[in-house]
Amino acid sequence: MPSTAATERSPAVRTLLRLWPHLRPVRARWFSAAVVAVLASLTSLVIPLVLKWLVDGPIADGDTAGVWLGALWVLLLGLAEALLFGLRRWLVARPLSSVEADMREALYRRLQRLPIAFHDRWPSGQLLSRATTDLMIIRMFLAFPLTFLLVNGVTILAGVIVMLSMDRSLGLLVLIPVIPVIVVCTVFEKRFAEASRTAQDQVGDVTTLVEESVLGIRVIKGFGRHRSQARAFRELTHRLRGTELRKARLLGGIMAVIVVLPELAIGTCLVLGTVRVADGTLSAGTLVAFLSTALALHWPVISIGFLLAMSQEAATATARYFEVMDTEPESAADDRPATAASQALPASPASPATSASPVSRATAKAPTAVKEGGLRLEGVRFRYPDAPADAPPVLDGVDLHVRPGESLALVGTTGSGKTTLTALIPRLHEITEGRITLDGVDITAMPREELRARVAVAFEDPTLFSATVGENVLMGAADRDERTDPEVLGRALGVAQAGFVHALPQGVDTQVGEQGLSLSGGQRQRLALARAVVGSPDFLVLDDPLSALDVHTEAAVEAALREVLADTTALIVAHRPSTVLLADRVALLSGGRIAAVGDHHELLRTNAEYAWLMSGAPLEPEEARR
Ligand SMILES: Nc1ncnc2c1ncn2[C@@H]1O[C@H](COP(=O)(O)OP(=O)(O)OP(=O)(O)O)[C@@H](O)[C@H]1O
Repeated sequence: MPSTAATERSPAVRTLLRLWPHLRPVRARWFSAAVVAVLASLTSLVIPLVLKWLVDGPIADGDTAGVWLGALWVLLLGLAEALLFGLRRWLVARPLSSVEADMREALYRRLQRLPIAFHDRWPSGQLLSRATTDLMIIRMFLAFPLTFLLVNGVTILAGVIVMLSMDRSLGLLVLIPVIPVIVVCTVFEKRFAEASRTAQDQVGDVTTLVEESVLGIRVIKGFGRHRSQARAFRELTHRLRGTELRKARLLGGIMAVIVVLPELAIGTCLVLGTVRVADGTLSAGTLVAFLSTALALHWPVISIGFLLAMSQEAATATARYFEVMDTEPESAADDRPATAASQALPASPASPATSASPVSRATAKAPTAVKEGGLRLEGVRFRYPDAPADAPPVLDGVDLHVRPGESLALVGTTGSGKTTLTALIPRLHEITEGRITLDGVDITAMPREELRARVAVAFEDPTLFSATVGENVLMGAADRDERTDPEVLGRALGVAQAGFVHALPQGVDTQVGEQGLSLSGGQRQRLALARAVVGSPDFLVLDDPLSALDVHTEAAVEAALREVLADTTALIVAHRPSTVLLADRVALLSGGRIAAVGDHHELLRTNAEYAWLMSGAPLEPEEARR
């Protein structure tokens, strides 16, 4: 995750203004609700005026009917205030929950479109906390502080005018705490912003740890690490608790100032007012009304503390939300224009005839301007964006041609960059230099959607989703009709030798993945393979797809795959000779380049590193390369 300390802090108001486009669709309702809330709040200010009339009029005159009338007015005004506040809540509840839902949906859509490099950098818990806690904080801000900072502001202003009009000197006295309160609020805003950012980032860290512990529960239990995990969790939660306590202390400090200073001013007014009533320079009704107005302003004033705190938290949540939303998605600006050469090349259909050539005398260097189709990598260099500056690129000038309909195995030592190379073809990462073409067309010149419909991938780690077996496999189908076709599903399961699914409790309708039945590593791999082949893709990229299978199942899968691969151009990462034999040719990746390409048996004879890799002979790769 990018350092939060480095994140520039912009003023809370400017940050919160970024919510406006999301609030715009519900602005009519929100403004109506705000007006209703202002009316409700002003209604409460009328009650002291009725009290003044009551005390100076019917009570002073002993008019019982008048007292009853006054009491009735107070009751009706109280009722009106309650009803108006109820109406406000009704007006905003539904629209604001839709604002939250829309923002969450937009965040999810953005996460789907962000490049893998982004997801490599950001811990999932930080993203999860933005999609949950932060959005909830934003909704609460739109519902309460945003409305009530306005409502309370208007109410305080109206109340002060009423009090000044009742008695100027008492009114000015009650205003004295305003200046120290403003100073304290300014200091508070700055300090609380820092604490709030720290707390929300720490919530993200806690979420990440919980998520990792749940996903890695087998490793934790297997290595007996539950105590150290619990310790790590306790440390994180203690740190979060410390930050929350700091927030509470800051809030406590501002509340003390906001509560005590106005109370002192009101107390002083009470003493001075009583003396003046005794002197006869102030009517009892005016004093009662003045003090009732001051008390009616009590809540609007003291609520400013936590409304500011909530607003600050919302500003932090908004900044965190837009850190993700402001990241450039992969499909927009980064589609590089195709080079003139690649645009000039005609897209030639995959030709099974050419692919059938069993042994290829390929060289490590492919010519750069060949018009045949298939998959071609030319001078491909790649360095991970977050790799240390002095680290050599993972791929450093890869030239490789997989002919149309051919299957080519890619071998290399662990960490040589095989998985990295496979990820470049569907553009999960962007190459640093060089180019990759499919049937002569630069992959950066075609829309990603089209590219990914043409290239199917089965990764080393066969992730399954919380869905049925059928849904997991059919998500690989490019065609909408195919996604519901049981025949297509049956064929793919057949190729991947995944007949075991029929023995599951509900067959292909059995729920698997996180929320469903747990499958073995080999079963998962076969479903991932079925997902890759289900759409009969033009290009198939398989990252060691059979590593978890026993030799008999592997042989059966290979036999079925041979039929599929006859029409498909395939790049297959392989570690075992049995997987290599599935391919027409094999390429050796070494030192960031393709060191040799050829037939398995031929390379066994002619390339010492390849022989070492395949046989496990006691020869070090460095030595072999020499
Ligand atoms: N997201 C990443 N950020 C930075 N470096 C990475 C990242 N992923 C992989 N690497 C580095 O790139 C190099 C190549 O990794 P890669 O996974 O492509 O190797 P591999 O040949 O597939 O290995 P294996 O056979 O073990 O699967 C390794 O040194 C690895 O540490």
